[in-house]
Amino acid sequence: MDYVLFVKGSGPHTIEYGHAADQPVKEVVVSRKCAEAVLRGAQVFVPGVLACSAHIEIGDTVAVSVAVEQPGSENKWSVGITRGTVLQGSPTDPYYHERSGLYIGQGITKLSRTGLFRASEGVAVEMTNRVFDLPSLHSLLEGDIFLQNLPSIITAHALDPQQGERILDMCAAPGGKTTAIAILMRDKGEVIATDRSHNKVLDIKKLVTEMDLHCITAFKLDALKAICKSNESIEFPPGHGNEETFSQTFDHSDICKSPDGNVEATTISHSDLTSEETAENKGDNGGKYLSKADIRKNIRRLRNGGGRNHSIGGRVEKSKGFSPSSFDRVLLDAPCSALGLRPRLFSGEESIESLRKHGKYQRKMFDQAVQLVRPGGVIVYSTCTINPGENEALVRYALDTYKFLSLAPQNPRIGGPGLVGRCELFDGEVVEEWLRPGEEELVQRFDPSSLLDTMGFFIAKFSVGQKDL
Ligand SMILES: C[S@@+](CC[C@H](N)C(=O)[O-])C[C@H]1O[C@@H](n2cnc3c(N)ncnc32)[C@H](O)[C@@H]1O
Repeated sequence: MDYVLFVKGSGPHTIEYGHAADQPVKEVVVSRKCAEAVLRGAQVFVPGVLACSAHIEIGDTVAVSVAVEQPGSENKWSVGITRGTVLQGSPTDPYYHERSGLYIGQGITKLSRTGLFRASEGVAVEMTNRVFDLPSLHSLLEGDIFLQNLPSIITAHALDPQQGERILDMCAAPGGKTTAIAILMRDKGEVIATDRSHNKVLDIKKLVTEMDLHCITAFKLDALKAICKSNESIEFPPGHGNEETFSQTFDHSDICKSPDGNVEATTISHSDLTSEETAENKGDNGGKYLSKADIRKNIRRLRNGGGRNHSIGGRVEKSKGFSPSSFDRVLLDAPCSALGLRPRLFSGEESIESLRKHGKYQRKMFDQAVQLVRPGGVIVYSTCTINPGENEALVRYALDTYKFLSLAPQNPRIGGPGLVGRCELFDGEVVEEWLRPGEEELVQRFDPSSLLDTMGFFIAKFSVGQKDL
């Protein structure tokens, strides 16, 4: 099996914006969430409609646009329209609202303007044309194909995993890059996929099963505590990975085990119980013995409700971390401000302070990656943000802190150069340093406004020298 690769607008987060050619005059503006669904093949449903032109009748051909956040008062961003706003009256009309959404397609209205804002559900606009028709593949061919953004595929290739190697994917869920890595290794070797979230580890496991890959093991692990502190070893169950073929590469003795056994359903312990929860667990159960697992299950139900947690179910192995220098290659696809995801680009949810916090968090994770990779190994660092504080500034930190690291060329290289220079405030204070001349061509910065037309993304690849330098 191989990937079906959608270069444009692929993945659950991205949509392609269209241009204003041949748009009908009457317009319906929808929320971002609604627009994403529409571009995946859905109709416009009533709750997704934010605004529309005056005098819309049933059967009108309308342009459908997505509301775009604009800078508003007090440095806040907002879509600037409230549900029910009238668009495109005459410019002298006090309610005249300049078209400010991005065109995503057109369709036929199924309700009049009054109906659109009075009804609570139903189809508002039946789409006849979308600027980008992404085939609706959800629930179709499940397990046979997996959509990936182009930069994500490039990241897996940049890591250049080799058959028989031992790879760590530190922030792996839902497993897109993990599985791409395993496929590049022809499922031979060992890929360890970790994520902090129990449910997300289940997502990885589900994907791995669907893709019938055998060299991947998924663990719940906080990437900030990824170094093993004890010498306890774990026995792997038979059939795990490809030990038979590649046992000469590494044994598994460097994986630490939870003190109470190797299977953890959640991180919640008895001491986490509120008095209410404790009462429920001690309560009338018809004399039935409640095992620790039952208690945990109850707590989960109380905390999360009968949602996703329950529909998926399953056991997640919790790792205590790994020995230093125990991986050939480490991928750190770091949690980030996600300012490269369209249409989130300018969602206004981030502040200067929160962007700085992301940078600090990523540096701490990178410190762990440096310890885990062996001398002569490779680290790939990637984010889906365009914020240089989380990209070029991380590279600067890495190269200045760890003299044994050097930037390595990436193949393929289709992204643009990184940013050289520094971020300086008006008073001359240097906030962060970016790349130095000569380094920019060694990283890949995907600019969502460039002709390549991908999501915003950043990839840096480091070669690891002798650590005692
Ligand atoms: C950018 S996403 C990873 C996407 C994934 N690599 C893929 O290609 O499918 C970042 C992930 O980091 C995880 N994460 C955040 N903080 C973490 C931590 N301290 N330790 C481990 N994982 C963490 C999140 O749960 C999230 O799944």
